[in-house]
Amino acid sequence: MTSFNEKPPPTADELPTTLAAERQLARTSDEDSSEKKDEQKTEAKDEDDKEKTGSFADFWRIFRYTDRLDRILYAIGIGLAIAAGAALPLMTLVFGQFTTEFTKTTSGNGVASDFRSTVNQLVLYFVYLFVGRFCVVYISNVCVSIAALRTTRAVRYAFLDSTLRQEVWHFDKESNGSVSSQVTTNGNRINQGIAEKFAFIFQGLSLFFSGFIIALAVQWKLALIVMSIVPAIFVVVSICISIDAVHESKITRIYSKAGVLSQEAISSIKTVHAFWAHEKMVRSYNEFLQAAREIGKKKSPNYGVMFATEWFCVLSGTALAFWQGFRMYASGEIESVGTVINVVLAVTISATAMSTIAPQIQALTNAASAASELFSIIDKPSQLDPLSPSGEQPTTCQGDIQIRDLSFTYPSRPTAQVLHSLNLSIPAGKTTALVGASGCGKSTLVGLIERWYEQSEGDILLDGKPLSYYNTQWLRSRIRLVQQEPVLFRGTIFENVAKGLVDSQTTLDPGKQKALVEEACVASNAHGFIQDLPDGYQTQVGERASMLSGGQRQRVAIARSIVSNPQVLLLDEATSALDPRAEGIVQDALNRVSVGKTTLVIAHKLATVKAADNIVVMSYGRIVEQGTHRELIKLDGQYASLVRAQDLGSTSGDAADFSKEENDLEMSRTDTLQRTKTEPQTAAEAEIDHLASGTLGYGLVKCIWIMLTEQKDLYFRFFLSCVACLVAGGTFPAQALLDAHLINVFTISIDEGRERADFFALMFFIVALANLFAYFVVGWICNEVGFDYEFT
Ligand SMILES: Nc1ncnc2c1ncn2[C@@H]1O[C@H](COP(=O)(O)OP(=O)(O)OP(=O)(O)O)[C@@H](O)[C@H]1O
Repeated sequence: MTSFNEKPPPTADELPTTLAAERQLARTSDEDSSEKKDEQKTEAKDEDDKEKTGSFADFWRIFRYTDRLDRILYAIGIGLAIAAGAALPLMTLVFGQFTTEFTKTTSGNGVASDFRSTVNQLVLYFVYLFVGRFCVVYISNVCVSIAALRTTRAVRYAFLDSTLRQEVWHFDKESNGSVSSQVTTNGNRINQGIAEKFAFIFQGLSLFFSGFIIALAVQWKLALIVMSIVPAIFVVVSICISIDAVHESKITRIYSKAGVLSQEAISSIKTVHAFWAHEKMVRSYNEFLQAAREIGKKKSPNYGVMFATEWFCVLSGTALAFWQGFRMYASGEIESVGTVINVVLAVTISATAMSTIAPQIQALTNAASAASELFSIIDKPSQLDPLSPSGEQPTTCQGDIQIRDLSFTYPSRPTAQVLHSLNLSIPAGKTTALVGASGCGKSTLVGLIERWYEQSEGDILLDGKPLSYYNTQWLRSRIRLVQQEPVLFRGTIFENVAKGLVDSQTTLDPGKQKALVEEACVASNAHGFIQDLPDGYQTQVGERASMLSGGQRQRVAIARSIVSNPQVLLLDEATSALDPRAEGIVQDALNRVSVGKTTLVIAHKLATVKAADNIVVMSYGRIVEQGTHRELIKLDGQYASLVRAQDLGSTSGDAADFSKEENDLEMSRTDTLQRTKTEPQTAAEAEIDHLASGTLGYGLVKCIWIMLTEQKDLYFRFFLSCVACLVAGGTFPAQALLDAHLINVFTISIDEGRERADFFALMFFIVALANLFAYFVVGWICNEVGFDYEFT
């Protein structure tokens, strides 16, 4: 006996790819096979190779999405950031003056009353500078943040617009990741790179240059000597930033893939449960985390080298400045200790500005790579732009479809031809049914008529003209599709049905639109249950229309498809996901709405197609038989075998036979259905709210404590890390102590002072070495335990 399952088991290539979870499950099961693993690795590598790193041009291009207001905000924000940067080195002038006055008085060379008034004056300068800087930084951040949000929104909009214009086969590629994750993750990365961090770079640069300018203006010779530390810092920081940018962008990509995986798993949680796939999912997710960790481990030593070198240079530069400064003071080249302090502070502030710029540059490179990913879609020309205005839009459409020598291969699977030289007539106003084994190409044919794909060979003619002759939007509003899994959008029932309105219908007044929507709902058997809902047509359907039953969803979807009165209806397994009762009601609706229209029906259940004007039997992408039910039974070929296999004599499950009474019965149940549906939904929402509320009330300290107690084998490394952190942190008070001693040196006799200056400068150098060592150790331990460098 022949059945629909006569086809040999599908190869891996032929597995259906509809459900994200099934795809994911297939992917995770494949991972069990080492051969497949190797293939995947190669694919992943190819993909990685193709990954864009983002250039300065990409970053710069983000600003092309700014409007006039954004540009004004950026100009204000950056201008103020530059002012804020310059304010800090100005403080070194005040501080230098303060030190001079102080040492003058303590060494008995100044008048106490003069000192007091000078100090008052200098303190006031400090206050002015601090308040001014506070205001300037605040306004700068606000302006830049607002401009960044607006710009990111514009980039996201352009990305979504281009994505929606892409041809359908663009979405067949798994490497695209989910669009929502691209918009969210890459949008956030862009926003981070063009907001406060962007302004901070200008602040840092202004700090860097103004510090040097002030130092050179105050004492150019000493300034140049101290500046000898800058090239070393510059080289090391630049190398470390470049290395870190590469690591960071790899990690972000891995996290984004992990995000897509978790999103798929959560959105298909029932399938995950049903297939007991938790472990595989968690394992796959863990593989991503491990990969991110491996790369992350390289970041800490890199930071260790960067900060260790930077602070070593700064501290040893300070030692050098005091050592040389005292000699210049002794020879009369420098008049006061204030000059030395001024130069030292200005140069060290400038030098350290480089490392504060470093993390911001990383945010910039991240933004550039995120932008390059979004731009690669924005720039991608669509070979079949559904929103393009080109193409003819005739005023009438007969709905006659002729298929000639049609062959097709999916672009994403070029080695497997799906349709082979198909010839078929789908006459206007008649019902044509497509039947055949799963995977024989029925839905593919529907996809080609909808113009989701371009045929490889042959033609599909609508009213004698190839589909490419018509405007795509016009075509899709004349050929409406009803699929197995109806997709409704968040919003009211009215809004969902009204989405099907086309052309002049969209500009009708609300009353007329309402009448059209109601008419369509009456025709699709949906009006009755909608009226019984508490808010009628204004009822919210909820996320993925979860507040409606499968049959109700399908009838609303049918209403949406027919509200524009299309000439052609494509019904792809429109009732197969429903239980027999709902199927009967929906089938009844379909029978009514398809009267007088060209209808192409795909159905596995032959009872639903036996009344069709022409039944076409497909096998392996070819038409093997066609005719009416009676003719095909007489022929006693494949169709007859299928009929026997399904035992059409039995009335059970014969959807078309459901009576009007049963329809009414279902409608009377609607109210109950609605209520029982709503309650679990509310409970689910409460559960989501509870989960969204976060961390079971654990505070930061408790979280850190749990983390530490779970990592007992790392205690020794924690201990070492604490010691190293204490040493690294301790160098700053030690520096303050040494500074005080070195300032004192300027208040005693030259001979005695020289000896002490040498000693304390040496001590400074030793502190610098301790600091260098401590930062290295912290970097190494972070690498070992997998901590973020900043955490320590
Ligand atoms: N987007 C796609 N990319 C690559 N191959 C695809 C794609 N969609 C379907 N296929 C392949 O094309 C072949 C025909 O699929 P199609 O969905 O047209 O079959 P069908 O007859 O409608 O099956 P069913 O009755 O199970 O829905 C199958 O081998 C399938 O794996």
